Amino acid sequence: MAKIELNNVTKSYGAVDVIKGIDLTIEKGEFMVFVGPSGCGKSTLLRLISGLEEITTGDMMFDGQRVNNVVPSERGIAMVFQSYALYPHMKVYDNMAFGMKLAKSDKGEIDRRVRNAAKMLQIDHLLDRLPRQLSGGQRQRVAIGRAIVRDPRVFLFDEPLSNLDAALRVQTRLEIAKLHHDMNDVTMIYVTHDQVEAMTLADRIAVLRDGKLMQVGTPAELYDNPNSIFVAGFIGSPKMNFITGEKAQAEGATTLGIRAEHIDLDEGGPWQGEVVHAEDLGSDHYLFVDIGTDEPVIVRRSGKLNVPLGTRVGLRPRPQDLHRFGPDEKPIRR
Ligand SMILES: Nc1ncnc2c1ncn2[C@@H]1O[C@H](COP(=O)(O)OP(=O)(O)OP(=O)(O)O)[C@@H](O)[C@H]1O
Repeated sequence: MAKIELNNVTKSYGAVDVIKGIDLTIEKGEFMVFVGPSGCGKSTLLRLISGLEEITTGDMMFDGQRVNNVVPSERGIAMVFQSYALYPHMKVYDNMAFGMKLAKSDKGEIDRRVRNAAKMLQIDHLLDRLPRQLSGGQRQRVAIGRAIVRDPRVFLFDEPLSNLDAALRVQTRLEIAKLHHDMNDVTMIYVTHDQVEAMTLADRIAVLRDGKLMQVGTPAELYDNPNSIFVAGFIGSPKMNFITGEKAQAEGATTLGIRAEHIDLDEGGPWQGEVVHAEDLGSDHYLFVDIGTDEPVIVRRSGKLNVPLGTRVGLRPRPQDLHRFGPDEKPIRR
């Protein structure tokens, strides 16, 4: 476990500034998730924490010690990547033991840790197989197991589930959550562009945009109280509806935001429009209603909704769930 502090950290590649001054504290035992659009610097930030990349200016502290110039192998971190990077000619056991063997650890201790990790991840029956004899999900579990064996202070995950199919992603996500719980709450930092992973795994989420930190908070804080139009639109699926123009203008606001589940169908509602598209997700139903704004408003209902395309409907946004944003894209607090 380690507390990690970034003090005004920047990273430039030549003239290109990729990380533009980040202040962030990740508490001991915390599960922190970095999210943001492609190219915003999530992976770079993770690599700076790992030591695989050197920071350009600022300070990186692990448990109060400055680690700017400490090499990755001495930071007590373990990384798990999207590509599993297993040694193809080594059996699962040896893949998992490799780091400790290199460090010339005691054989009995290696064996104990490998078997322990394998048991934790339910891959103990696969220890004699080669990577090519495993499924994608099993390979990723071996990669995670290899990280556990090293007994790191900090786990770093870079989109570890993106090569897995939907069902395996869900299962492996649960395993990672369980792992965080079982490992006496070791500090974990996790990069993803997947909403659901971020919302379900994180103690706190850090939203990045163009090398800057936009907001840090619990999933519920970001969902309920986004501090900008950007965060409001980035967290949550389907995306928050944004309405500009005449309909939005009240109390100094220029944009109204309302989530799809916070709009009721109501004949007498203030927004009138036509259903132009519908999506049936089984458990949920989305109606896309053209109310004369730039994009159709999405309304979400659980269960089935039989509203044919072309139907005229009235919509009533729930007043307590409306987000009002000013011209600076920041919320107007009431
Ligand atoms: N070695 C490098 N030299 C120059 N630019 C780089 C280098 N590595 C990354 N970048 C740039 O830094 C920016 C951030 O890259 P990074 O991989 O951290 O983004 P990301 O948020 O992880 O994106 P994605 O979700 O697409 O993986 C990008 O614009 C990228 O082109």
